[in-house]
This record gives sequence, structure tokens and C-alpha cells, in this order.
Amino acid sequence: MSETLLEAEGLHSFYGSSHILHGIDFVVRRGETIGLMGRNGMGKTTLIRSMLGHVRPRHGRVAVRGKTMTGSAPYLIARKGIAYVPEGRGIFPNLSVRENLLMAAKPGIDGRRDWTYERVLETFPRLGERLTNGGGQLSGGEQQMLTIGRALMTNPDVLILDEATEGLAPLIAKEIWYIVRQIRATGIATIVIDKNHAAVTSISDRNVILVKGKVAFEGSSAELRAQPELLHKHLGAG
Ligand SMILES: Nc1ncnc2c1ncn2[C@@H]1O[C@H](COP(=O)(O)OP(=O)(O)OP(=O)(O)O)[C@@H](O)[C@H]1O
Repeated sequence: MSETLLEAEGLHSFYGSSHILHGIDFVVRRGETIGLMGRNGMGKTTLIRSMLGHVRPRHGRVAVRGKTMTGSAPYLIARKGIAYVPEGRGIFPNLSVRENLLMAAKPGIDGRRDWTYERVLETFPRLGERLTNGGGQLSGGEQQMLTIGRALMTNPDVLILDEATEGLAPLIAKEIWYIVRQIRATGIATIVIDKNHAAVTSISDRNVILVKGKVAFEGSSAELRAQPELLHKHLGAG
């Protein structure tokens, strides 16, 4: 079985006295694409934030490449090859597109420099047309592309996309999905959180559905499609 890159075991996380995650087990192996699903407020973002050191779990363990890193600072976890594209984007509005990309550049954990500035521009031709524009002058879709481009410039082994197509026009969302497919094909493991379940299951190897901070389903896209009642019950879809 491929190397485990990111792992949560029995995670319990809280915001103040609100108990949000109730003993979650979650694993990301090299090269796999995981759809993380669930209705609003079920704990998807909290699970990601708990694994990445933004929220300190009260119980349980987080391991990165087999090493326990529960509650480690986010930058230490990022340094281990985990890139996070949060909901709502994270670019520097006063810097140009070129500067936004170049300042993110770093080799991967094993020294890989697969994702160069040139390659990111090939993947996102729209950004190439906007190199001198400020990040804040871009459209929502372009900002999202820049955020993903910045994450790729870090040469990650795991890329986490939290609602990457949220609020985008359908054609732009389609472009983002096309790019996610290309990224997947390069062997980067990806966690995709998105409300478009059909799009998620069309690219994911495995899917995890959260209900009230617990894993309610885990299985392949074929298994999930074979149980449409699950989609209806847990996601309100179909
Ligand atoms: N910073 C916070 N402080 C207090 N409660 C929070 C905070 N962030 C999230 N919550 C609550 O934790 C619960 C889980 O939120 P979370 O964002 O993890 O859900 P989600 O499944 O990602 O849903 P969404 O799609 O709405 O982001 C929700 O009830 C939410 O209101």
C-alpha cells in the first residue's frame, strides 16, 4: 500500500465548549484523491484545520509522514509538503500575480522542483495574461487560480482544496475542475471539499462523508453512486 502522508486518529476538536469532531479517523495516502463531503457545519473545515495545526485537537493524534505532529504549528506541517487552499482564498492583493507566485516558490520535501513558475503559467494560461496585475484586481475565478498556483509553487505532496469553486460562474468552475484533474494526474494527493458532489466523485478515488463530526460513510465513488440514498440522506443531493 502507498505511503501514508497525512493521518488523523480518533480526533476530537472543540471550539470553546462546542464539541465539533467526535473521534475522526482519516487517512491520505500518496497520490490519492479524496472527496470530503457533508452538509454545512458538519466539521469538514474543522477536520482540515485540526490536521494542519490551526485548531488543536483535544484528543487524538495527527501524523504527517508517520511522525506525530498533533497540534504542531501550521508552518511546520506545511513544510512537510502539505499545501492548503482555504475557503475564501489567500493571496496578497497589493502584490502582482508574478510576485504572488514567485514568493511562494520552494522545493518539495525531497528537493523536487516539478512545479516551476513556467509550469504554473502553462497550467493557468489566464494568469499568464495578468502577470503585472495586482492580486486584488483579479476576478474571483482568477484569484482562485492564483491561490492554487501559489500552493503548487510549494511543490506539495498533498494539496487540500476547500470549496475551491464556491461562488464561481459555472464555466470558471469547470476550468478549475479541469485543472484539479491535471494536478491529480501529476501524482499529488488531493483532498477536495466541494458542494458539487458529481464533480467530486468523478475525480475522487475515495470519499468520506461527515455527519455531525463523525465519519458516516467511507468508500469509492462507485460504492457511493450505488447507494444514492446515502447522498440524499447525508448531503441532501440526488
Ligand atoms: N471559529 C469557530 N468558532 C466557533 N465555532 C465554529 C468556528 N468555526 C466553525 N464553527 C462551528 O463548527 C461547526 C463545524 O464547522 P465547519 O466549518 O468545520 O463545517 P463544514 O463542514 O466545513 O461546513 P461549511 O461548509 O459550512 O464550512 C459549525 O457548527 C460551525 O458553526
